[in-house]
Amino acid sequence: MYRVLTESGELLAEISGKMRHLAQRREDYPAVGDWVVLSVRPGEQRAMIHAVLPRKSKFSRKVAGQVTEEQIVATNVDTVFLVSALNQDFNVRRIERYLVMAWESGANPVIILSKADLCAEPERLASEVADVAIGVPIHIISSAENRGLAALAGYMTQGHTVALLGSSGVGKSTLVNRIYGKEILATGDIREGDDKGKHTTTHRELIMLPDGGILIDTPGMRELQLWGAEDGLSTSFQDVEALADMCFYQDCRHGSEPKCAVKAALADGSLDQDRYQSYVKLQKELAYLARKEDKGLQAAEKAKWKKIHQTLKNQPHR
Ligand SMILES: Nc1nc2c(ncn2[C@@H]2O[C@H](COP(=O)(O)OP(=O)(O)OP(=O)(O)O)[C@@H](O)[C@H]2O)c(=O)[nH]1
Ligand SMILES: [Zn+2]
Repeated sequence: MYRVLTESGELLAEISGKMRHLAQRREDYPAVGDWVVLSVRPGEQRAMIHAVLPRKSKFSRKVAGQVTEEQIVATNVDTVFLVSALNQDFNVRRIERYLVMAWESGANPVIILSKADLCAEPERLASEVADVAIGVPIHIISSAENRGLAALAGYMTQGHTVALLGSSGVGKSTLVNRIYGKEILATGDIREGDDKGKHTTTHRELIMLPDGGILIDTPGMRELQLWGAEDGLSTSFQDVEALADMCFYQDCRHGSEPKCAVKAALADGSLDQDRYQSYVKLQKELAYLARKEDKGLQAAEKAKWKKIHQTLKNQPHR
């Protein structure tokens, strides 16, 4: 069942049989943020979903575990708030990973550094982030001390959708409550004292703000695995790719080739070693995923043709 927001209020909806039959992949099903075509059964508060309208943006990741499959986290997002806490979990490499997926999604990334009250030098960490987040706005906030929140209002205007993404416990739900001005989401401290099942029933991911903006709170992730994000990688690491373009050999692997611009930049310190390693690692991860997905597609294609051959074989000869 899907919870849908309609002009006549909130309804529970299910997928039509035809849509289910035609759906092939996870992305054919509705996700948080989608606009859907539905028919309402009057008086019942129930509806049937017939189609998902084309998405203008889509934030995905690979599903957790061994399966090579896409998981859609949110759709039709204008701005993604990539939330990281300024505590001992702070990690620039993780922010880089989130940025790759944010650029790939089609939404504009904004970096939110939360829990500034727990950090002695938030500006220094913010400048570390600025080095890897070229052209991305960065905001230092503290929900506890009401710091930096006013500056976020500009993103949540009428007709705009903001999605919050980040690891579990960075303060996403707390921030939503501050922005909304009321405790509409359960946060970490409440959940701990609560009985487990309770927060799931009251959990809401899409929130209509009084001023007409939309906020999407996503469940905290343990890890963000990449999913088909070659373009996102290029945008995020435009500094590295611009250097690679200047190598003498077009297919330079930045190993033992002469006149390698990447190696030169690493040597003179203009390209940070860790940032380059991070780029190589994410690139490898994407290549591995692409190979695996390709095998999956090949297997599906083989199975399909086997079925067709079998059907033909079983037909009586003329
Ligand atoms: N010190 C401090 N703690 C905060 C701040 N914002 C949130 N917290 C605390 O951090 C904990 C986690 O906050 P949540 O808002 O539940 O975090 P979340 O990102 O929504 O977590 P998930 O729902 O698991 O993804 C709670 O105990 C909050 O009270 C802040 O600005 N400063
Ligand atoms: Zn090179």
